[in-house]
Amino acid sequence: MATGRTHRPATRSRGIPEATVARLPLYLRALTGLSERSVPTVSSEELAAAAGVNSAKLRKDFSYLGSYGTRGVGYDVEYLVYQISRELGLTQDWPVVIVGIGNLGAALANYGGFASRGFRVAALIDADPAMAGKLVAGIPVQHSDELEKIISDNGVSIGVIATPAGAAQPVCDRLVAAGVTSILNFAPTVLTVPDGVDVRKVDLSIELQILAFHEQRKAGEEAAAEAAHPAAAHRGDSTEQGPDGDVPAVMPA
Ligand SMILES: NC(=O)c1ccc[n+]([C@@H]2O[C@H](COP(=O)([O-])OP(=O)(O)OC[C@H]3O[C@@H](n4cnc5c(N)ncnc54)[C@H](O)[C@@H]3O)[C@@H](O)[C@H]2O)c1
Repeated sequence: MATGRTHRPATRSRGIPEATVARLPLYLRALTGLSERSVPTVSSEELAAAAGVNSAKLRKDFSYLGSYGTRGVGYDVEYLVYQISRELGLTQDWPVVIVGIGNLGAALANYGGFASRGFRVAALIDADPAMAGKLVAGIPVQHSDELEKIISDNGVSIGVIATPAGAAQPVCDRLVAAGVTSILNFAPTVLTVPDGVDVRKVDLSIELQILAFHEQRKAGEEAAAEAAHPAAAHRGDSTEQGPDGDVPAVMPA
């Protein structure tokens, strides 16, 4: 799912552009699928198609990793999985706390995909005293009074906010003061954070609004084609092209 911007300069200290960093998880997801099917090597074209990225862009991205593949053979799938995982910091375990254990927080806690990618849900935190001690995904919910202690005890640097919008900034401030330096925000509000703290925002309603825009445009194009060539439009003879593989249908926020 697409997310909002990370509050970071355009390039990272090791010289990998932020846009490349944003594509690495797409490559990793495609490569993991190949690895699970025991595919040993993959060409840049095949991998680019599987990741939904232009192949020239993929080769450029991989050059930042020092990975150039072998002519006629392609890229070694397992090695590339390792290289990208290492670059993304996924070869180590990241304890994560989720704050706000309502519908969304509980769904996130139950999502098995975090642990398999190196993100261990270390604690669940909620402000509702009635929630304290309840087990969600086998983890006891702890009261938000304990937030600072939980962060410190678990060495947490990544926090997920799934509270109502009004609570998100105060929760964010407490997480940051306690030592959290990366935040994934699901609440529909813009968070203010100090330098050195990364925020990624996930908003499914924004994604749907962008799809609605494309739907509306497609409907407008069909209506225009119909008006210009009524018979051709009915036969499906339109020469209109689909979106180029290089242009994402859903643009990052
Ligand atoms: N990003 C998305 O795509 C997306 C999708 C669905 C929901 N949301 C947002 O996620 C948030 C949660 O949605 P939900 O449906 O789970 O709501 P919910 O009401 O079911 O759950 C919110 C939880 O946050 C807790 N909470 C409130 N204030 C808190 C605080 N200061 N500290 C800790 N916990 C606190 C509440 O006790 C409650 O358990 C909302 O902001 C909603 O708009 C975002």
